[in-house]
Amino acid sequence: MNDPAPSSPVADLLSARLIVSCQAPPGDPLRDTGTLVRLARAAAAGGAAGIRANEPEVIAAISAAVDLPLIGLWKDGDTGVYITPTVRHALAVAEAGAHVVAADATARPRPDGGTFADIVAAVHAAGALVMADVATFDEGVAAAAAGADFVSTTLSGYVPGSPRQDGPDLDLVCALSATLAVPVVAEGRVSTPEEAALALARGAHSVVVGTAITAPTALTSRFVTALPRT
Ligand SMILES: CC(=O)N[C@H](C=O)[C@@H](O)[C@H](O)[C@H](O)COP(=O)(O)O
Repeated sequence: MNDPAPSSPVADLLSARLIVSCQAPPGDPLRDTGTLVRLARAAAAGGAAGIRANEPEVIAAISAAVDLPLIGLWKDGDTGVYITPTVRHALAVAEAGAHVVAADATARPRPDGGTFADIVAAVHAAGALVMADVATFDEGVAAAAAGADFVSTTLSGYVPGSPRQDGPDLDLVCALSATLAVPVVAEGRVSTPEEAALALARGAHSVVVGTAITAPTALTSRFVTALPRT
């Protein structure tokens, strides 16, 4: 294992804690800035240590309303590299008030031909930290080498060649945590408190939960799908 990287105040605040992702997909009735701010306030009231949020307008509004570390991203599209794909997106997220900018750090080509390292350099120059959203072990190693401050398993199961498991990819969490000096975040399909605790036991620095807490449309659909049709 590598020596641990010097920890940041934000990393210390998130250590062994829950981050709640407050997002709503296009077309969802909850996709409204005021509603997402209320979801973030509810997460804070419930004891979340951090919030993850999408789009500069929403990030700015949550930043003004909730006094917790804020992980921001900017989804642009839904295919290829869509999570904070360029330096322009990353700087807008930082300027909106995110303490940590989450960006795709998979090995896929970016829409503007840039690199993840470009994003790291720009975000650090703007005074924020970077969370690398990866799908594989090799991408996590490369992202840490490129200067990421956190590596998150966000994209495991969502890119070609990365099979989607029913639950979180805890083997990836474990392998990255055992190898990287930077904090590793368990994210993606964490559905129960027990899975969140297990992710920490497998080495995660912190855990992000989205759908299971803040997505009633998707949760309702799961129940409906489980019922027999008459
Ligand atoms: C793959 C992708 O685009 N993930 C996004 C990243 O920000 C979000 O849509 C997820 O909700 C988030 O990662 C939390 O995951 P889950 O909702 O499974 O707890």
